[in-house]
Formats: sequence, C-alpha cells, structure tokens
Amino acid sequence: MTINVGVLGARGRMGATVVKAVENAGDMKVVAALDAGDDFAALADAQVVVDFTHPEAVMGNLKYLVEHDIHAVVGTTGFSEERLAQLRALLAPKPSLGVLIAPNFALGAVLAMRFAAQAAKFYASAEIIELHHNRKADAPSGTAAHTARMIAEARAEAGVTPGPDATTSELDGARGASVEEVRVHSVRLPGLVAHEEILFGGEGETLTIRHDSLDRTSFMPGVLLGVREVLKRPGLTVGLENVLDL
Ligand SMILES: NC(=O)C1=CN([C@@H]2O[C@H](COP(=O)(O)OP(=O)(O)OC[C@H]3O[C@@H](n4cnc5c(N)ncnc54)[C@H](O)[C@@H]3O)[C@@H](O)[C@H]2O)C=CC1
Ligand SMILES: O=C(O)C1=N[C@H](C(=O)O)C[C@H](O)C1
Repeated sequence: MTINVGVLGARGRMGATVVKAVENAGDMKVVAALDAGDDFAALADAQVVVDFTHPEAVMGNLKYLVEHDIHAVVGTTGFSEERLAQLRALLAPKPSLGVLIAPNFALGAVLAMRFAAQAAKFYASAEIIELHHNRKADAPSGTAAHTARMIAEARAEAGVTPGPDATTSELDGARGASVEEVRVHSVRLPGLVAHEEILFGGEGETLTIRHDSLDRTSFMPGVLLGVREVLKRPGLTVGLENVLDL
C-alpha cells in the first residue's frame, strides 16, 4: 500500500531533502510539498505529514494536523515539557492518531545518545559540545537538549550526583548553558552540518562519544522509518530510540 505523504518546510534544507527521499521510496508518494504561506488545504489527501519547519511554527502546524486527523512525523526542534504536555492534551480526543517527534533522525546520533545514557551512571561529570552550520535557528540543538535529558534521567535512576566543578569566576557563557545540570556548548560555523560530542570525565580518564552528520541524507532512513511506523503507533512518541529495535 502506498502512503500519501505531505511535507511542511518543503523549500528548506531538510524539507527539500525529505521530498526527494519520499519520491524515491517505493512505498510512499508526495501528495503536497508546502512551505510558509502555502494553503494547508492541499494536505487533504495526506495520511502522514513530515514537518521540518521552525520552532515558532511547529505547534500551530501540529494543531492543524491533529484537528484534521493527519498523522505527523516531526523533526523540527524546540519541544519543551510544556509543549509536549500541550500536544498530549491535543491528541487525547483522537486515540487512533500518531505523532512522532525525533530531535535527531540519524541512526548514529540516536546510538550516541543511547551510549551516553549508558555511560552516565559510571561518570558523574559530563559535558556536551554540539557543532552546527551557522544558519541554524536555535541553540542549543534539540539533540543536545535531548541528550542532556537522557543523561539526567540515567543519573537520577542510578542515584548519581553531577560531579564537582570548582570554577567560580567566569566570563558570561564561558561554561556554556546548563541543561538539566549538564553543560552544553554550541558551536556555529559555515561548513559544518550537524555534529555532537558527549564528554565524560572520571578518575584519570575521559570518554568521548562523537557523532557526525556529514550530509542531510543521513536523516532520511530515520524519517522514512518514522513515516511507516507512525501509522502503527497512536499517541505521542518522542525519540527515534523508541521506534528502532536497539
Ligand atoms: N530531527 C532531525 O533529525 C533534524 C531536525 N532539524 C530541525 O528541522 C528544522 C528545520 O531545519 P532546516 O531545514 O535546516 O531549516 P530551513 O530554515 O532550511 O527550513 C525551514 C523551512 O520551513 C519553512 N517554514 C517556516 N514556517 C513554516 C510553516 N508554518 N509551514 C510550512 N513551512 C514553514 C521555512 O520557510 C523554510 O523553508 C529545525 O528546527 C532544525 O533544527 C534539522 C535537521 C535534522
Ligand atoms: O538544525 C539542524 O541542522 C539540526 N537540528 C537538529 C537539532 O537541533 O538537534 C538535528 C540535527 O542536529 C541537525
């Protein structure tokens, strides 16, 4: 059976790549490729919509999709706990509808996050460096925030307290942002695509986990998997790690 797919953000870096990937997939077709200002009525035939737009646009888009009974696969970043709660409330009256949100659709990035969560209970000290192209709208990256949350959860489960840090005098921002008590440092440079390092420090050793997306095609197998899986998964799923057989 062919899955009818709509794409939001279709003229953007990710959206344009998604349109090509869906067109090349044997089991799906693009029924609408829309960007800002286009008429969403063109989504009428879509079973699943893929959203790679902007943190400021995505909640409005999702409201439209849920209200029109269209499943959603979302790569757009900017999801706080508050936004996720709003979405769950939006989905409550639609028990057969699925929304999958993944801060990162690249297999290696998902594995890196999982490995970081595994390492977190053994190392009290952890920091994240995320590196992206300089046209990225948000900082820190959604992936870094998700990684920090996974580290915090693993720490809480294992009863690990974040390691000591003696720094007292610092220039504003020199120690990065604190996300769930994990320091996150954001680098923005032309030439980069999407990269993340998770650094752990212990007695006489460090462990570094690094992932590099060198091309936006790295996200496409995960996006296509998401389109297939969201039809079978009602409710809200956050993170591709919950879809992959890890
Ligand atoms: N989850 C993942 O694996 C990945 C997530 N991202 C995220 O995806 C988002 C988009 O990234 P890029 O493609 O690099 O940005 P981009 O700026 O190249 O593209 C965004 C597009 O969305 C359009 N847009 C804005 N509001 C819209 C609306 N209401 N409806 C339809 N289209 C709208 C813009 O006009 C633009 O063409 C960002 O939040 C980024 O962090 C990016 C790469 C991978
Ligand atoms: O904007 C990007 O490019 C990316 N955004 C996502 C994020 O914020 O984590 C995923 C990936 O890092 C690329």
